[in-house]
Amino acid sequence: MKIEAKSVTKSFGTKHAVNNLSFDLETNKIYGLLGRNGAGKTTLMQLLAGHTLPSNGEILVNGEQPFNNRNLTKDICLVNESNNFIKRLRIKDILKVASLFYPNWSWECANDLLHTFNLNPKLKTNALSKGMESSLGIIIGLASRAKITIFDEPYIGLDAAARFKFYDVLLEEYEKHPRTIILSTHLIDEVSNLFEEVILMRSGELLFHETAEKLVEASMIVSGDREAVDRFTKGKNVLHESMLAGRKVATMFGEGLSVEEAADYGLHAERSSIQQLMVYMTEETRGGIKYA
Ligand SMILES: Nc1ncnc2c1ncn2[C@@H]1O[C@H](COP(=O)(O)OP(=O)(O)OP(=O)(O)O)[C@@H](O)[C@H]1O
Repeated sequence: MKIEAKSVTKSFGTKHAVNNLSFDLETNKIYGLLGRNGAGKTTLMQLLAGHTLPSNGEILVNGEQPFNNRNLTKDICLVNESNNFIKRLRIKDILKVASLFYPNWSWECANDLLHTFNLNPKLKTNALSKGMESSLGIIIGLASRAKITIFDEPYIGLDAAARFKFYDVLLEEYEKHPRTIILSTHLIDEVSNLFEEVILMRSGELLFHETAEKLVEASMIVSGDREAVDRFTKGKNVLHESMLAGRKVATMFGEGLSVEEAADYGLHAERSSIQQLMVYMTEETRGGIKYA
């Protein structure tokens, strides 16, 4: 199911939570949706899932608007950070309701994951810890086998072991049953190897949409003698500079940054992580710089 965002704006009063966003998402890829707190990620995911209408512009899924469109929403599953499950229902009842909503629902997947996350289906939702609620949300998202599955920071309260279980089962499910997965997370280093493409937002705007590979290849961290670093970085797009143990460290982003060329200046050079890039690119002091 192809997703198109065409000049989409979502405003709350005078606040543009999402501001004039345009992009296309292809079918069956894993997208990382990144940005700092308040960047507009949740608002965008709610728009994509058809939970709200844009104030301007349009979201199209397979050429149709998802809002109030059951024909599409049966194939779009959004798992929120705060799941707000109906209280006093048992886990098995919540899963039953979800299974009725999503036509591709897999009970085999749901039951396997109950076991993986050690959840007793007889437990009532008001007895669940935050981590157990997150596990239940993850089970619904994966067992829905919805063609578009969106996870909005789905790991709140999950310990590291459970989060890594989630990443493993997500990848396993994706390989067995390819679908479009959009994952919003602040724990970028933990999951960035899953992303095929990255969408980075800042203050409601799209900073860039790029393959994870290209993004990393366009980055470079050089370190060494201060003067050599300054000579090498002159005229290049420097995102961040610091001094560490008497050596200068500079992070850059742009076309044609060559490790070999940096070595000719006597510098140590390596690619940056997506998390580091996200942090530097979304710094408020970077004004209106666009990387797209
Ligand atoms: N219902 C609402 N009413 C008013 N303002 C809202 C509403 N929903 C979101 N906003 C504002 O829109 C902006 C974007 O919020 P959003 O929740 O989409 O960001 P986010 O990137 O998901 O943030 P976080 O990473 O902290 O979850 C924020 O400034 C937020 O205060």
